[in-house]
Amino acid sequence: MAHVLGQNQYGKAENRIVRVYRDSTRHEIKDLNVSVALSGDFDDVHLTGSNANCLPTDTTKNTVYAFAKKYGIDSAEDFGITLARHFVDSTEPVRRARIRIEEYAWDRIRTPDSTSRPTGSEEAGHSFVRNGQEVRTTEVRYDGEYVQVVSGLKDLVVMNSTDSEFWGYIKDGYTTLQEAYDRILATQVTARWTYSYRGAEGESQPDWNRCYTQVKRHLLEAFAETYSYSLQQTLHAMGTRVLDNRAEVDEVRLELPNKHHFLVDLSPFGLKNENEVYYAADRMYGLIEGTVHREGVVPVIPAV
Ligand SMILES: O=c1[nH]c(=O)c2[nH]c(=O)[nH]c2[nH]1
Repeated sequence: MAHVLGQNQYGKAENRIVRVYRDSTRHEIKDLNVSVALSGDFDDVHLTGSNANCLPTDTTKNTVYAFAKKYGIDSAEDFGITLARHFVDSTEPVRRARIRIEEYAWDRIRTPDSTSRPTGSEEAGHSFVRNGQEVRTTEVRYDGEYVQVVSGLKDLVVMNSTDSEFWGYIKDGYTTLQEAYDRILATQVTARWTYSYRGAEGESQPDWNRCYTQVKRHLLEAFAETYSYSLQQTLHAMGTRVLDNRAEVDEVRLELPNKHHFLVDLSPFGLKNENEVYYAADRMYGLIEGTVHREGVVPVIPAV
């Protein structure tokens, strides 16, 4: 029986890169993890052993570092687009590029020591503390014609200590869950969203950094302001809030693990637990996933 070479792609994964801007005593830094995947005319590489069409993964790694110096990193999205276009437009057998980037945020350390900070500032010019709140993500795809950008965030942990209920669900012979009229709702948000931007000639790019900050803000505000009867309902409210406020976004995909908090039985100690003492379970967890998109838009973010 004949076998067929199916979808394939290759490139250097997880290029860790820190770019320092030293133009003044107030340094700026970008901290990225960049993964390159190329696909195209690579049948011979797999089938015949000829590497004539193979751009080495080592070269893709070098390109990432060289471009960080040459073009700088204004945003992960912008950097990803520049790289994707380069690989496809300048190397014949490469037909498509996918650039995945994770970005780690750093805050400035505030210090009373005036020697380490620019005049008139309370923040250190060159000292940073890693901001552990969330990881920013982006995935850029380019096929020689169109650019597609899916940006996002992960590991954003949030909690409402009230304004959450869960009751009225199906009860069968296996149901033991007690209905809850005042519970903790906590989750670790993974969000991805698409931009209508396609990279056409003359099309202006969204302000990637501002859009990121605003999407994060709307996700958080919707989580905080929604009186929730299920995490599913909260998911819908979060996605809707983003679409209502960011015209450049077409689709929002959310993965929300329900970080269960169970009331501890304090009655053996003669104490009444009035929704005050919980056991925070880290697993198992309910996993609530869903996409909210504009009417007429075909969603492209895969459920993984
Ligand atoms: O918000 C929730 N959605 C569910 O589908 C569910 N299922 C469950 O056991 N607890 C919860 N909570």
